[in-house]
Amino acid sequence: MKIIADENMPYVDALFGDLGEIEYVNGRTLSPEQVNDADVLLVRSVTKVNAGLIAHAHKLKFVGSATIGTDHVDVDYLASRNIYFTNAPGCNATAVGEYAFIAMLELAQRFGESLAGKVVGIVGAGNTGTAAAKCLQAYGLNVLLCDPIKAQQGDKREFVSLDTIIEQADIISLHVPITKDGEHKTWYLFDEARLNQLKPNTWLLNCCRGEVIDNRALIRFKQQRDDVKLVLDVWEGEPKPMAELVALTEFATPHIAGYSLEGKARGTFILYQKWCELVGLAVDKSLTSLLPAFQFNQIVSQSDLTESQLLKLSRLVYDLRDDDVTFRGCCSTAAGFDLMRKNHTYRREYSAISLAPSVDYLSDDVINPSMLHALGFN
Ligand SMILES: NC(=O)C1=CN([C@@H]2O[C@H](COP(=O)(O)OP(=O)(O)OC[C@H]3O[C@@H](n4cnc5c(N)ncnc54)[C@H](O)[C@@H]3O)[C@@H](O)[C@H]2O)C=CC1
Ligand SMILES: O=C(O)C(=O)[C@H](O)COP(=O)(O)O
Repeated sequence: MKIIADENMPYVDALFGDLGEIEYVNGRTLSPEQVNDADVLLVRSVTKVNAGLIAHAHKLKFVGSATIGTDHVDVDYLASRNIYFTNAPGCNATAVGEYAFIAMLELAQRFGESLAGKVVGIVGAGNTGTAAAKCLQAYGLNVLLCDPIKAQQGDKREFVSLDTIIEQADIISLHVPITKDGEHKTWYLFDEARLNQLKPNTWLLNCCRGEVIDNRALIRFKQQRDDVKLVLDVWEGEPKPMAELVALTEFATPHIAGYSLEGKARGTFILYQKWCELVGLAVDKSLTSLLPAFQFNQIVSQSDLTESQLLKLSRLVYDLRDDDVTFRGCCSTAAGFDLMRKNHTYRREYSAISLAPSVDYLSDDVINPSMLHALGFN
C-alpha cells in the first residue's frame, strides 16, 4: 500500500509505518503525478485536495487531513469518487485556546494592564473557542460567547449576538471556520463597517482563518486606530501576508496557533484511528506513548502567584515572543513563512506540566493551584 504524507506531519512513521510504504512530500507543491499511485493521502491545511490533484489517483481510498479546518478539501468531489475523507476535529483545539490565552497575558504585560477583570468575547464556540473560554473562565474572566449556529442547535450555554460582543467585550477572539455562503458566513465577518464599531482599546485576536477579517480594511482601520491592539496568527493570502499589516500587529505568527506537540500528535493519531476503523484493523498504538516527557514536567506552585508569574509559567510551555520575533524576520517571503512553519519547534500544552503534590490547595489567594488545574496543568 502506498501512503503519501505531508513531510510536516509528525508520527506518521510511528503510526502508519507498518501499514504500507510511506512517501513524504511537500504539501504546498504536491502535484497530481505524485499522488497517482497513492492508496492513502495524508495532508495538512496547505494542500488543496480537489479534482485537479487527484482526478487520476484511481487507487485512492482514504484522504486524511490532520487539521480542524476542511476549507482546503473538496469534500463533495471526494464523496462523488467514494473516497473516504476525515479531518481531525478538536485535535489542536487546546493548543489554539492556550495560544489565545497566553497572547492575552502577553498583551496585558506589554501594556501594563491586568487581564483579570476584562470581558472577553469569543466568536465561534466550537472546539477552539471553547478551549479558549475554558482558560479564560479558569482565570475568572467574564466570557461572552457568540455562536448563532450552536444557539440554534440547542446548545445550552448562554450566547450573545456579535453586536453585543463588539459593544461589551474588551477583547475579541475569533474561532470560526471560513465559510463563503449562508446566513452565518464568516468571509470578511469583520469588514470595514464592523471594524469601525470596535470600542476604544479593544484587543482583537484572529487564530482561525485570515479571511475572517478583511485584511486591507484592517490596515486602513489600524492606521487610524492605534488604540486597538492586534494579535494575528492567520492572514489573507497566506503564505504571503501583507507586510504592512504585520507591522501593525502586537504579536504576529505564521498560522501556528495549533502547533503544540500534543495537537500535532493528536491530528496524526485521529487519522490512524480512522484508517484502522475503515479497514477493520485493531488500534494497537497509543497517543501517550508517542509524546516525550517535557523538560519542566513538574513544578511546585506558589499559592500567591501573580498574573505576571502566571505569564512566566505559561512561557515554559509557550513563549509567543520568540515566534513573533522570528516571524517578523522571515514573513516577507512565502518561503520564509513556510520554512518557519516547517521548522517550528513544537511547543507543549499546559497539561505537559504537573503540579507537585506539595502545593497548598487550601489557599484562597486570587490565583491558586486549583486555577492552574482548571487551566489545564496536570
Ligand atoms: N490557527 C490555527 O493554527 C488553527 C486554526 N483553526 C481554524 O479555526 C476554525 C475553528 O476551529 P474549531 O473551533 O475547532 O471548529 P468548530 O467547528 O469546532 O467550531 C467552529 C464554531 O464556529 C461557529 N460558527 C460558524 N459560523 C459562525 C458565525 N458566523 N458566527 C459565530 N460562530 C460561528 C460554528 O457554529 C462552530 O460552533 C477551523 O475551522 C480552522 O479554520 C483550527 C485549528 C488551528
Ligand atoms: O487545524 C487547522 O485547521 C489548522 O489551521 C492547522 O492547525 C494548520 O496547520 P497545518 O495543517 O497547515 O500544518
